[in-house]
Amino acid sequence: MPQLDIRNHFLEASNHVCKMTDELFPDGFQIFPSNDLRLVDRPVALGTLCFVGLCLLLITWKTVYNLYISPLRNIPGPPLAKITSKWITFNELAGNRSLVVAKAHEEYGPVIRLAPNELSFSDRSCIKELYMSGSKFPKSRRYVGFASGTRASFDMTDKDQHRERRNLVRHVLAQSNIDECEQLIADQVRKSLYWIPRVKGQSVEIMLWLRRLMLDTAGGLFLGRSFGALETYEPPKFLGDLDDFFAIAALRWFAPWILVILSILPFSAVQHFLGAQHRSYEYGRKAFNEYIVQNGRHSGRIDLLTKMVATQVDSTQENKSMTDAEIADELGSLLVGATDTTVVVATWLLWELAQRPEWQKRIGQELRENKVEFIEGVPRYKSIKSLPVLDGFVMESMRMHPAQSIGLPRVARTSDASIGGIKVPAGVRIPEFPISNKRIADRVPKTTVSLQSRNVQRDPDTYPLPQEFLPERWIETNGGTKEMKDSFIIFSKGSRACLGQYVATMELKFFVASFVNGWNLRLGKETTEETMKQADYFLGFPKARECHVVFEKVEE
Ligand code: HEM
Repeated sequence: MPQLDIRNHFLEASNHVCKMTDELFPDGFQIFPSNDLRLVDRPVALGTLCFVGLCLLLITWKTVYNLYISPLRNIPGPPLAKITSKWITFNELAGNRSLVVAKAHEEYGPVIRLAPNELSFSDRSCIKELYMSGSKFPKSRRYVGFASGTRASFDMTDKDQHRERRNLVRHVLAQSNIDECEQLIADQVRKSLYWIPRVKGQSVEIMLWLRRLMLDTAGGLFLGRSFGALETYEPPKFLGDLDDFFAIAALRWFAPWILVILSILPFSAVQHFLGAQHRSYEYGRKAFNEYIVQNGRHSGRIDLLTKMVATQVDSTQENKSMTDAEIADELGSLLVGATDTTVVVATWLLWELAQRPEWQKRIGQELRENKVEFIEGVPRYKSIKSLPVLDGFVMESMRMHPAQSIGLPRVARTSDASIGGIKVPAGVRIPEFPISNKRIADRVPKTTVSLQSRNVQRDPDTYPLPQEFLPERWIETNGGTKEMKDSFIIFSKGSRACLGQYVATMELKFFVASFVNGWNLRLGKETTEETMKQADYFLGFPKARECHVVFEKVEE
């Protein structure tokens, strides 16, 4: 058989195409203007054409697949979302995710397609299959973006590994332990009250103030010392690191290649940015090491770090405990997880409170009627924990403003998983072929599913007049009907539900009670509907990232 000279064959073919091009475009069709490049540019042009052709073919095939062949093809949703994930990515990067998804649910129904491989649900009946024990949907790999070579309960995606760790952390964050540490939280609230008489009558930005307060509270609880954030003029560096922490987590998910490029840039500011996650966890490591040096493994100190170390001492062969490194990772993660979540919820809460003088009066009256005693401005938690008016107000604010905005993503891992009768395939990416290698299979994007908390917590069947702020709905139903409680998912539900909800609720009730005891709140003129529009960056922040409030002394 004659040997085929591929190169000649290729050149011959390209000359043939060029001849055709010359005939078609007698006035010239030049990708490269120089005639000297002619011998080179023809193969290059042909290569480019082939490449573009292939891309078009692939895009066409993907579009046809996503629209007509995919197992998710019959799920309604915005037209663009069915063919590309860029639609939801764009909305998420623009900070619009929860609002856009909430609107799409109103238009297309309770199950919608947000991307070729992503579904969103808005019916409370799906909570069980999505999040409760026995769910077939583990956490999506998106959570790995929150770990920086660390493994903490929040970001673990493996079910068994998580169950073991959660049992240990849950024990540390048990209600009885938090009650024991109550004074650590009360002390920080007390410190924050110190400023109020000094700024009375002035418009003060409370979001940064709340960040300082929450950070100091988390520091006191988990590291055994506060950051001193409430006492210094400059906010601590940790808060800057926390902003970068979330930005890096987002980049890891949406565009990991940007992180690769950034990592080779020789600019100290860029390298500093990239080190934010590591630095955030470093606080946990440092605090743990110092603790062991100062106290050994037995200490009478009252904080959650001491409780964590105690789990090591109490452990038996069957009852495993965390290693030193695992405790340090957990501390770093708790510090991050406890700060901005509570700040966001507290900011919306104070914004709602500042607009409602009648509710400030009602809460104040309830405190007086129940003879709640204030010790240096802060009450004992047990005296306010179950007050219905205070509770109703806090619950209603959390219903209207669920902090999480990305819907707590989960993935389908088994082929028999379904939600609300809809089969959710485990991975529908093209090319569709059976993959036996586990490592490759893990990398094939799975179908992502999530529940839209904004819609669930504003479902008119469960919450009549859902867009109205009505704390009475909780008061009149004695803390909420079964349906209201079942669909209240700000802290999620089931085996991955928030382990810090008792701490968070204690903090929120502490400062509402402390603020209305002696102070009237109203909004500063800098804060408007526009500045308080929600912008979603993992958490649902007010758009301006600030909220101005004026404190005025209550007339005796
Ligand atoms: C109002 C403030 C808070 C809100 C709205 C909130 C919300 C949540 C939500 C929705 C989750 C589930 C995440 C998911 O499944 O994807 C979660 C998990 C978690 N939260 Fe919170 N949280 C708050 C405060 C706190 C605080 C103060 C702590 C610590 C004291 C904390 C510790 C945790 C931990 C450890 C997890 C991981 C649980 C697990 O995966 O097993 N949270 N939180």
